Amino acid sequence: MSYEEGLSSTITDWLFFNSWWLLLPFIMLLVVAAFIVAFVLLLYMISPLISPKPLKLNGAHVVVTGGSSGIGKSIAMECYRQGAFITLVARDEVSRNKQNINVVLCISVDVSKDYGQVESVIKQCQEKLGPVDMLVNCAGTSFSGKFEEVEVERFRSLMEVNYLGSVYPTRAVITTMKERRMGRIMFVSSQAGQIGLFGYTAYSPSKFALRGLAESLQMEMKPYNIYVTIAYPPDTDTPGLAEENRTKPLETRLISETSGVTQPEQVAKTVVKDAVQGNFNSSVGPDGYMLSALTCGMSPVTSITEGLQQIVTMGLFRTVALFYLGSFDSIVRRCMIEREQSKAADKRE
Ligand SMILES: NC(=O)C1=CN([C@@H]2O[C@H](COP(=O)(O)OP(=O)(O)OC[C@H]3O[C@@H](n4cnc5c(N)ncnc54)[C@H](OP(=O)(O)O)[C@@H]3O)[C@@H](O)[C@H]2O)C=CC1
Ligand SMILES: CCCCCCCCCCCCCCCC(=O)[C@@H](N)CO
Repeated sequence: MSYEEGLSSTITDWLFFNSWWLLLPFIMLLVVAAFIVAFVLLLYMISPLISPKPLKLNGAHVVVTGGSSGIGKSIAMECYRQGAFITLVARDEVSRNKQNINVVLCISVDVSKDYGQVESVIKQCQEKLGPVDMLVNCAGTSFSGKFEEVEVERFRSLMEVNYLGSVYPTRAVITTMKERRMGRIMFVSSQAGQIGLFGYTAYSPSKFALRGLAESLQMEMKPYNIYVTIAYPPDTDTPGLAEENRTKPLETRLISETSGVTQPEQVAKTVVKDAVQGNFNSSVGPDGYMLSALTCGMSPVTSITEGLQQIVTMGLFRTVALFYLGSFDSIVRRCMIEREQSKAADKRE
């Protein structure tokens, strides 16, 4: 043994017999890291058990309420493109030529008034096209205005159309879906169903209500292999939005500009994909993504990735949100001051 060899083995012996504990923190760190890696791997291994099997749209029967205009129409077209048979539901008679979409069945009914009527039209369409594989609750309407300026009747009518108008069709299809142990239900809420904003005192609650319905229903329906999706679109370029803009207060307009206006085809693509995959949450755009992670609360999780992303990003997004909230408050205050100043100026004249 040379002198150098002898020296290095002496050092190793010394480390091993006397100071091996110096390595203890590193060993512990390694063990913890290994555990974390193993845990995440395990989660990914069991993820197929959590994620539902995708629905095949080809040949499926899809009912779209509010399918004659805007987002509903785009959803119907997207499902049709993927090979589904479509039943369109709206109040006004839907003229096939006007709707450049080859729907198989058009039904004219008010989804929010009489449950008996809704049940009977669903029965009719099931007799013609077979059991409903996917129901899209998109019939709805919006209204914006200052709380004290909104007619009292409006609070009731929005709740009726947006909330009950989603309960009734769902109630009418659910028994058959449970028997068949399959199905998809989509509710179209709104970003205004995740946050309450100036001008939406009548609209937001009707969209928040859908979340309570969706969460409760999902818990009941999961063992029956029925998956619920709740979609939260941003402002979308539709006849409905144009109508809403006629009464929109300046504050609401300025705040909503944060997440811009999306095209209905884009919204349709995203939400249909999520519903097919059985994702509970469906959001559109980067703001939509942040809002959903931030407001996930106790809503069901449909993939491990989604859960991990929520855990990691929540604190960060809350920080971002505080800045948004601050800017919204300052918009509201600025508008109030400007209004008062112009009122005072009018008086002086
Ligand atoms: N556009 C937007 O910015 C956003 C919209 N949303 C939501 O998406 C949904 C669709 O909005 P959008 O496309 O803009 O709306 P549109 O006004 O363009 O279309 C609404 C559709 O719903 C139908 N409808 C309305 N009331 C009833 C009823 N009582 N019974 C049956 N059908 C009804 C309408 O047909 P008919 O009048 O013939 O009954 C029409 O087909 C709404 O729930 C809305 O709240 C969510 C986020 C953003
Ligand atoms: C991390 C936090 C991010 C926060 C982002 C906040 C963005 C707020 C924008 C809200 C827009 C409201 C759209 C309502 C659309 C609607 O339902 C009506 N137009 C229906 O016609």
